[in-house]
Amino acid sequence: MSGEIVLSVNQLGKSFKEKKIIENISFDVNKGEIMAILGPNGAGKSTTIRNIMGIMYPDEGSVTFHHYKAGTIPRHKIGYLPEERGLYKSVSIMDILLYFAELKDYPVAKAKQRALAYLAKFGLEGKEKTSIEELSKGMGQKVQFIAAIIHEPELLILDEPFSGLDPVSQEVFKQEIKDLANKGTAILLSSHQMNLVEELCDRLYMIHQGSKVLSGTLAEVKKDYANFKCSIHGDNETALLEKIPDVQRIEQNGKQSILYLSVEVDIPQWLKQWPDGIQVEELSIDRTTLHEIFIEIATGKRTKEGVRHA
Ligand SMILES: Nc1ncnc2c1ncn2[C@@H]1O[C@H](COP(=O)(O)OP(=O)(O)OP(=O)(O)O)[C@@H](O)[C@H]1O
Repeated sequence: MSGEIVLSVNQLGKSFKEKKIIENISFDVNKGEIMAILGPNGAGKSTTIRNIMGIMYPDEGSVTFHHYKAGTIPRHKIGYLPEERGLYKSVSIMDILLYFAELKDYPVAKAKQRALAYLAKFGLEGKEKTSIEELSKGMGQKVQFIAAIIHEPELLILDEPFSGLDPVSQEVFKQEIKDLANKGTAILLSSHQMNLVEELCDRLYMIHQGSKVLSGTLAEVKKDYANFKCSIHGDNETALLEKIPDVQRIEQNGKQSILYLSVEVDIPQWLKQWPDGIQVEELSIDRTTLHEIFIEIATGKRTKEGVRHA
């Protein structure tokens, strides 16, 4: 099912008042795949998406949907959840969903069936006649999500789909996004909540100040960057901890020590190689998260080759 390129973004660049906001942004989104654009507030995620959607015109680069180039892209094959939320306030949920379906030339009877099924799935059963203004923010976001997928798009673009949602609703959205990808939808989503997306995406493209800092499949990124992190609680001299093999960097704060390890460490073997005399009251070994990797890249502590000594 996956492997076929649906969306291709090539060397996109955009400036506002001569300030480069995004530069050299290039990635593909395949059928049945969840691709995440990650980065902190102001990194350029929404600008990238708006250039893809044709809401803004890029100064440089191009966007292709299958073999269609900008200006000829069949928009009804794309679903879009913009960052700016908002639906007509005094209209009923069903009317708004059918309106979106009609905009995309999708058959009304089929749209009605899909709308009812999705409302039930998102805990809004029986609310089809409720007007938008009566809904909570999260409920409104669910309706807007349904509006983005009502016409069964081939490509779904979600700008910060999880913002403003409670953890239960986030899980509902995550599951639905996974289900859509499993059925073959190509999905591009943006988020600054890296830990949330870490469990969801197949590939990621991390941007910082408008440029790529990291990209690849989640497995590739984890292999290249996600070193182990060993936290030890105990009274230990730095000099003794430095004798432990494969430690690239040590952070110490009182009795708490964090050892950053090389990528290819075999943990059971590594534990056997510890020198005598290390005090351990508590110990935990975890992989570093995407969020931690980002912080280390952004602050210059880490390169692809490994962690720089602090
Ligand atoms: N129309 C505009 N005119 C001038 N600057 C803009 C415009 N739109 C965005 N910017 C600037 O471009 C940068 C990137 O903004 P963008 O909204 O793409 O970031 P983002 O990664 O989506 O951030 P967030 O997570 O906060 O939504 C920001 O510094 C923003 O101030």
